[in-house]
Order: sequence, then structure tokens, then C-alpha cells
Amino acid sequence: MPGWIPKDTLHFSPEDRAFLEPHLPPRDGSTPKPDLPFTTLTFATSLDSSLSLSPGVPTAISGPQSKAMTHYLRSRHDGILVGVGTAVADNPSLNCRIAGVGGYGSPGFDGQPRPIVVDPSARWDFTEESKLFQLCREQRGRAPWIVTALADPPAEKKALLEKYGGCYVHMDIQATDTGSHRLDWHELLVVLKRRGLRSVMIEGGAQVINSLLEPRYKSDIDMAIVTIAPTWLGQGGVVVSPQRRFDDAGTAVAAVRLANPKWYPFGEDVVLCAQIKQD
Ligand SMILES: NC(=O)c1ccc[n+]([C@@H]2O[C@H](COP(=O)([O-])OP(=O)(O)OC[C@H]3O[C@@H](n4cnc5c(N)ncnc54)[C@H](OP(=O)(O)O)[C@@H]3O)[C@@H](O)[C@H]2O)c1
Ligand SMILES: Nc1nc(=O)c(N)c(NC[C@H](O)[C@H](O)[C@H](O)COP(=O)(O)O)[nH]1
Repeated sequence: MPGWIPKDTLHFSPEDRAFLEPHLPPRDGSTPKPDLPFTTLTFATSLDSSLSLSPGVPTAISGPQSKAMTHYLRSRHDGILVGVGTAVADNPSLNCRIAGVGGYGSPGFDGQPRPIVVDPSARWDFTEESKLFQLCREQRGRAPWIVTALADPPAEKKALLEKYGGCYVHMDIQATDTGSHRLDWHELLVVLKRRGLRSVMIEGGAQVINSLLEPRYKSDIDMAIVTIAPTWLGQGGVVVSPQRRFDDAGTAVAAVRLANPKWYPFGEDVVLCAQIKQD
């Protein structure tokens, strides 16, 4: 549909693109580590480290410039990953609405990332009317891959996914005593690379980010791009705060630190681009 540009199309200026460029996956599709995609951790946070007021309440934190930036980031990654908590709470689009990508001024799916939803128990109750599938029908986004521990996910959901070109990706995922799940992020990233994704941006929510910030995954993350907005959401929010770490003497130490941070004022927000400090 080349001549037709949807009303919600976003624009991101060449100057703004320039500041992000050193922090993005290489344009030639090469990856720093051969068996892993270039992996970007990215989210928008309040000053009290909240991603939203509560899990079921979609919360606008960042400004319109940062929104356009997020969509530009989506155009520069092959995959975009969220946890099932985000899928259930937001009925998300997980597509890219920047002018010039597939469905937004260009034919085909070029520039549209593959949505990936981590859903160990296959509890996301998606239907034909879920936003993601509406967008597939309009050729404005790709169908999702859903990462699950179930060897045999519900047949009707599988059929719906496959109708649009999506699929379930089965992985061995440990269940904890409390019934939550702990997947091996390194293993998942290897699987995604094998399936052809050369770059993946991980957008949240908090449980996904907190688990990814565990020390053992430090070397798997290539870049963190965090938008910080001038607001406190208050207590009870969905908070990014990884598990406390202790040194050999049992003294508490910082959980994770960033290296080579660059801070860019952006509208009312600030965008922080940095690597993960490797001890
Ligand atoms: N501000 C932002 O940039 C931003 C970005 C994304 C999301 N959000 C917001 O964040 C909220 C949702 O965050 P959330 O923390 O509640 O949910 P979430 O992280 O999106 O999803 C949590 C669920 O995903 C699965 N999961 C997460 N980490 C896992 C791991 N390491 N291994 C295996 N399974 C894992 C678990 O499913 P099971 O329980 O089935 O095991 C878990 O309950 C929403 O309100 C959304 O709007 C904000
Ligand atoms: N950059 C940014 N600023 C915000 O103020 C905010 N609330 C999000 N939130 C991200 C969001 O909660 C999930 O990544 C979505 O679920 C994706 O949804 P869309 O594809 O945009 O529909 N992101």
C-alpha cells in the first residue's frame, strides 16, 4: 500500500537519528557475538523507577519525542520482546509506526520488528481482535512469536498464531516454588539468533528487566537505552529494581552499574545510553 500513510505515523528527525546511531545495532546486520543478537534493553521510567502505575494501568511516562524515538529503535531492531504481563495489561501493538517502514509509506514488512512475548504458561488470551492481529491484517506489523514452556500449547491459539505467520517457541523454563518462571535469557537469545534475528530490543515490563539485570546476563546485553521522565508515579508502581547483590564478605553492593553513560536531553525527558559495566 505505498501511497497510503496511516494517521498515526510518527516522524523522527535526521538530527535525532544521529545522536542515537553510535548506540544502535550495526546496519550491516553483524553482531558483536556470533551466536547472539545485538541486544538492547530499553524502557521509559519515572524518577522513582516505575514503568507504570500498576500492572493493568497503561501509563504515559515519556513525552512525544521519546515515543517517536522508541519507534525509530523498533525500526532498527529485528525483534521486540515483552513479558506476558505487558501483553495482558496493554494489548500492545509492538509494531513500528515511523514514516517509511512497511505499512507506513512502504509496501511489505521492511522495518517492522518481530514481536516476541515471553509467556511460559501460554496464559495470554489473545484473539483475532487483539491489536497485534488487527495490525497483521492491515500489513502494519508482524505476527508474534510466543515463548512458552508448554510442549503442547492450546490448539486453537496455535492455529490463530500460525494463520498470521506467528508461532509458539518452546523452551525448557524452570518454575519456581512460588509458581513464577525463570527462563535462561542467554539460551533464549541464542534461539532467537538461530531463528534469524540479528538484533532484539527488550522493552519490559519490570519482571523481564529485573531478571535480565541478574549478573549472569551482563555480557548478553549490548546496550541500555533508558528514557527518564520528570515525574514520580508514587508507591505501588511497577518498579525496575533488580535483586540485591552481596560481596564475599556478605556486604551489600550495587546490583548493576552502567558503563560509558551518555545523557541526551530530549523534550522534557532525558535519554540515557550506556553499556552494562562488566565488573
Ligand atoms: N514504561 C515502559 O517502558 C514499559 C515497558 C513495558 C511494559 N511496561 C508496563 O509494565 C507493566 C507490566 O510489567 P510486569 O513486570 O507486570 O510484567 P512483564 O515483565 O511484562 O511480564 C511478567 C510475566 O512475564 C513472564 N516472565 C517475566 N520474566 C520472566 C523470566 N525471567 N522467565 C520466565 N518468565 C518470565 C512471567 O510470566 P508467568 O507469570 O506466566 O510466569 C511474568 O509473570 C505494564 O503495566 C506495562 O504497561 C512499561
Ligand atoms: N517509551 C515509552 N514511554 C512510555 O511512557 C510508556 N508507557 C511506554 N510503555 C511501553 C509499553 O508499555 C510497552 O512496551 C507496550 O506494551 C508497547 O505497546 P505499543 O506497541 O506502543 O502499543 N514506553
